[in-house]
Amino acid sequence: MPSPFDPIEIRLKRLPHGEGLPVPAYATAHAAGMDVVSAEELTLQPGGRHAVATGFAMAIPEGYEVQVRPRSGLALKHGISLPNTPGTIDADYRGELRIILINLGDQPFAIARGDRIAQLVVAPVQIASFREVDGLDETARGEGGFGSTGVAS
Ligand SMILES: O=c1ccn([C@H]2C[C@H](O)[C@@H](COP(=O)(O)OP(=O)(O)OP(=O)(O)O)O2)c(=O)[nH]1
Repeated sequence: MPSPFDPIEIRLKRLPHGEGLPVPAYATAHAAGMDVVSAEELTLQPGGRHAVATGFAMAIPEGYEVQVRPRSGLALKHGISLPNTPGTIDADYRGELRIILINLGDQPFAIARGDRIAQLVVAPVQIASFREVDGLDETARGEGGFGSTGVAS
């Protein structure tokens, strides 16, 4: 089992409109997410969404995925989120990474080229397959769900 302290290498290909932008990187020693910046300038109107260019493509090693997540500061202060969070970047995807942003706030939100708009979390992927069966083993929960244990403690 590889240790999380042995970083894996992800090859990154800079696209012409991404020239000069920083490579995603951890902001602090034990950060889980690497901040990623916008390669374009735009204004998101309230309720608006846009697949924001990052100016690079990458080759994630087999057995891993990259998850795209919102930044809490932008979410809290401006209502900027990702409608598909966590976005899934597949190991075999070679197109440009795009960050789908949505403005859930009530004010237009301006993004400059180079602004940090989201964070990337690298995670191992467990492959599985489904097998159809006639019955399932019994559990204490059974078919209970969706609040079956109550909503208050
Ligand atoms: O926020 C995102 C989500 C996805 N992608 C890219 C990488 C991913 O590998 C690919 C496909 O994503 P997903 O499987 O979520 O999209 P889909 O709507 O199921 O499309 P597809 O049929 O192309 O798989 O799009 C992004 O750049 N940003």
